Amino acid sequence: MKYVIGVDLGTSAVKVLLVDQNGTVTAQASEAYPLQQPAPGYNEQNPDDWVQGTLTAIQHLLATSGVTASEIEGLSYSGQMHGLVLLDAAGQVLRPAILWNDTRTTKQSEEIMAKMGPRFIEITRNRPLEGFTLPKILWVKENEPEIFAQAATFVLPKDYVRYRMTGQLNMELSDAAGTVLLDIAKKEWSREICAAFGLPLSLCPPLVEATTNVGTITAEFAQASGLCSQTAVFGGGADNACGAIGAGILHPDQAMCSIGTSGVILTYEPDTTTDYHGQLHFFNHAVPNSFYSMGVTLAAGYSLSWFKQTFAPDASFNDFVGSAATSTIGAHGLLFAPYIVGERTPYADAKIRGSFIGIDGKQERSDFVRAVLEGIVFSFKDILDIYAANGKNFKQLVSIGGGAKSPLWLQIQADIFNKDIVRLESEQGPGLGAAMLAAVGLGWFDSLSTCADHFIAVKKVYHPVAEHVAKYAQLHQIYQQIYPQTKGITGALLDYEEQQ
Ligand SMILES: Nc1ncnc2c1ncn2[C@@H]1O[C@H](COP(=O)(O)OP(=O)(O)O)[C@@H](O)[C@H]1O
Ligand SMILES: O=C(CO)[C@@H](O)[C@H](O)COP(=O)(O)O
Repeated sequence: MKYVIGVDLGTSAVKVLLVDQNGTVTAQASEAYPLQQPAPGYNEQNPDDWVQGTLTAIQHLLATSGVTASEIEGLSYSGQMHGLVLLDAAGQVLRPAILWNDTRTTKQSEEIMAKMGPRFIEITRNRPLEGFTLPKILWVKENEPEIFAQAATFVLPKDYVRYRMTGQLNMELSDAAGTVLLDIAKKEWSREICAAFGLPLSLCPPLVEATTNVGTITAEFAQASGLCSQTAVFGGGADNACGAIGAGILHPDQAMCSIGTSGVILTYEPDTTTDYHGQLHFFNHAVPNSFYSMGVTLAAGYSLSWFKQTFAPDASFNDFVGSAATSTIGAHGLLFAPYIVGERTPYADAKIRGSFIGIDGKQERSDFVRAVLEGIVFSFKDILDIYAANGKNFKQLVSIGGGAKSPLWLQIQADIFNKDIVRLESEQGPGLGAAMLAAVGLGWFDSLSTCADHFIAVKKVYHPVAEHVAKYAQLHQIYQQIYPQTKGITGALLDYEEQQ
């Protein structure tokens, strides 16, 4: 049998999947790594932790699967997006990576908009939000000039891991779109944006497509991991592009709901004609010559993980999430807004913070868990409403990511969205998508669509329950009042905290 490996470099952990030619996930392993939050709004990781985590997970995968390394023909990646990894001329990392959920860059984001305005959106098809890479580069240039002076190039998280595994330094296109330095229609670095912000074009690495064979595993990494140095390595994709591929989102009428650390509602865009005017993100897909749009809830799975870590660190995840079933729709009068690290969609606001509204002496911890699960999905509903306003009413959504492990959460999605929710055999859409890129890159299939027909299997469909739908519609209207009514209060608290 022949195999491929999909490496999904997430924010909470790296997950590696061993997939055979029939699309069966034969083995999987994962390795967690820490997130550093040195100041409010700051989120950093050590790029070497990603490499060591990937190495350990692959060692474990090989040890437990019984598959010999020479049977593994190809490997590719899915990567958390936007994270800035600055490298010097010798390829050494200059500072911790500044991640997608780091919001220190409000000033730089505003400066980009003030300088380029609508022209910036025309080129990149996105507003310059804090999470994207360009504002992070400008932050380092302004605040750490001695580090910036040493920077020869920059890459994104999975591109850095690929560099360490192959010795080849590139940036893959679907991820490059998330830097907002790319002219997404022309698929090339924007000279105009680089010039506007005094960045040399040489800072931007060579671009490769998702299914491009960039090389093979170095002798050093092969020896350390147990992989074979002949295994072909392919470009890979942004985690949401890979998640879409792994969920089979390959046509405009299909949509995905992903609950990882972040949360995403996404659809396939065949071309650049639909203009969301920067309200949604719009990036190159890892499917050649196509695009996708999406809205992002910054703290989706992260809100739940934070809540569990803070109030029930010893409970098992399944028991903790399952306890919400003992609560009610609306959690006995409790609502949660998941803005705990700021928000992106529909409110591009780095300063908003989360809330529990309606705390009552009768409520129990299970009500709070329920409110967290529901609040995250209400935030997704806000994104679906933007799609609906643009004429896109999907019949169903495919749900992926760690959150898709919970049947209760999947039913809540069906009831709040009033749509069918599809659960796949594997919730690891991004890892499967990465494996599919390697399978297509190797020529096992002539297209990602053909590969999807072989690799993706539905486990169960969750249908909305009319009585629940009506209650959630009423609650969503109340939820929508939280942002405008708490913005001033949470902003003042953040200012207070920053003065301490
Ligand atoms: N058993 C579970 N039920 C529901 N949600 C879960 C469960 N286990 C983990 N999660 C959620 O999944 C999230 C991690 O999902 P994952 O797709 O692995 O994220 P990432 O790719 O960002 O590392 C966690 O933040 C957590 O909230
Ligand atoms: O910033 C974005 C998308 O724009 C995030 O979706 C990151 O790509 C992180 O993904 P996860 O770790 O949540 O999968």
